[in-house]
Amino acid sequence: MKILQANEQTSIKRSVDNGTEEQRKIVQKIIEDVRKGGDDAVKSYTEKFDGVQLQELKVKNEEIAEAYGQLDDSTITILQEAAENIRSFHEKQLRPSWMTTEENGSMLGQKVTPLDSVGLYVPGGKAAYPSSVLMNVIPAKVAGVKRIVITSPPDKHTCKIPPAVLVAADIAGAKEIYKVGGAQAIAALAYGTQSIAPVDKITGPGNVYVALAKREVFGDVAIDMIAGPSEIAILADESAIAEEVAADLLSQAEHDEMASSVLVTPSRTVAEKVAEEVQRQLKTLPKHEIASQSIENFGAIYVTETIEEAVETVNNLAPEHLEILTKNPMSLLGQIRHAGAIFIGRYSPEPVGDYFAGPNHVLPTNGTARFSSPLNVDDFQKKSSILYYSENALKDNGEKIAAFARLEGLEAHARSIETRLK
Ligand SMILES: NC(=O)c1ccc[n+]([C@@H]2O[C@H](COP(=O)([O-])OP(=O)(O)OC[C@H]3O[C@@H](n4cnc5c(N)ncnc54)[C@H](O)[C@@H]3O)[C@@H](O)[C@H]2O)c1
Ligand SMILES: N[C@H](CO)Cc1c[nH]c[nH+]1
Ligand SMILES: [Zn+2]
Repeated sequence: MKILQANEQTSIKRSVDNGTEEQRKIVQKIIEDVRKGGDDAVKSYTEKFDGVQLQELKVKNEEIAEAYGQLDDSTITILQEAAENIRSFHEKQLRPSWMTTEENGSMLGQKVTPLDSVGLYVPGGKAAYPSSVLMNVIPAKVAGVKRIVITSPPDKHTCKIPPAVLVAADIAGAKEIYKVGGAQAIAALAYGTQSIAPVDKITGPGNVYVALAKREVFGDVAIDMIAGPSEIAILADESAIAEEVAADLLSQAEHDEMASSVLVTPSRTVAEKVAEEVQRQLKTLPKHEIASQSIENFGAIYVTETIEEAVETVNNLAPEHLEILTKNPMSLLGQIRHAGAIFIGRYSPEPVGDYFAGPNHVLPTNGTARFSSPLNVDDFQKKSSILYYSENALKDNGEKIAAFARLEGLEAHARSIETRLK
């Protein structure tokens, strides 16, 4: 792993989210074909990219029942316990509608309404992600969304969605599932096909084709965010244990060749020990080709002069995940301004959040934690403002409103008020 001196330009930005010109063209063509050809186009792209010939896109109830039979009881229990933790965390995010009554009798408020329908993309190319099913479906359920649709690519050997994904969907409460992945899934969710009715919003992470397709359909439907390859930054001082730091860096590196794993530390000794440990542990990982590529291209150890400079470097990075492995990690929390999720102390390694603790693992990447939040219940609801003016309220304020309208040269606006003041 490269050991570098941190500076003000230190960042994780990769060009992945925009893709290449060629990838953009491929995605535009897929979307156009799905809009024109519906199910036939979706099936033909599934054959081309996933190597699976589908008769029907929708997963049958019997396939879900069969999936339960393919998992052992302890796995099902783990999925149920994780689901409970995620539900309980997201229920705390719920915000009620509200209304205030003013002295002049007017009433103002905000009505919270769940979206009618959402489509959740569950990645399935390199690995199946039952955890992402829970992380997408549960906040939508908690928000009150009635129609929750899942799309995920079929496995090329079984021609099915992996059993753990189907069971996680069932535990989380999603029944409408389609064996479709990539840009063709996003197009089907946005514009509909004979089998898949369109949805109002698409959420969920995916590879560059999924990300580009979400960008393309944005505007016709809402999207959550463009979640890119995983990232971890670790802020460590001399108290950190190199073996643990290296293990945590590699935990995200194994996701993707473009995943980014970064250590920021004022201790050169820790930097050198971690660099050695990463090389040692790398060789023992089953997905070591993916991990080595991501460590080589997007991994780095930044050495700073002080812990304060290390904190500032982390804020510049605005990482998806931040682990604080210092003597007194809680004391640094207040100084962290930009990070998708913050993991405090050596007993909270990042996978605690990926799978189990409750907070969402769909997080802003590529520096967007500067202005974006983790996927949450608000992503599945919308708000309407409520305005009720009594006769007295309009009489008291009507002249001011009409004057304001004329300030903008909008005479019809002013008259709409004044016609009620006579
Ligand atoms: N941020 C998060 O919360 C989070 C969570 C889980 C996964 N991820 C990320 O999601 C990504 C998952 O990617 P993946 O590839 O494993 O699964 P994926 O499901 O996103 O992509 C697979 C699909 O890509 C399409 N595809 C593949 N090659 C193509 C090509 N040449 N042209 C057009 N389409 C093509 C196929 O249709 C295939 O079904 C990883 O980058 C991972 O890090 C992020
Ligand atoms: N760390 C990923 C988000 O960057 C989420 C995930 C799913 N499974 C394991 N990890
Ligand atoms: Zn992960």
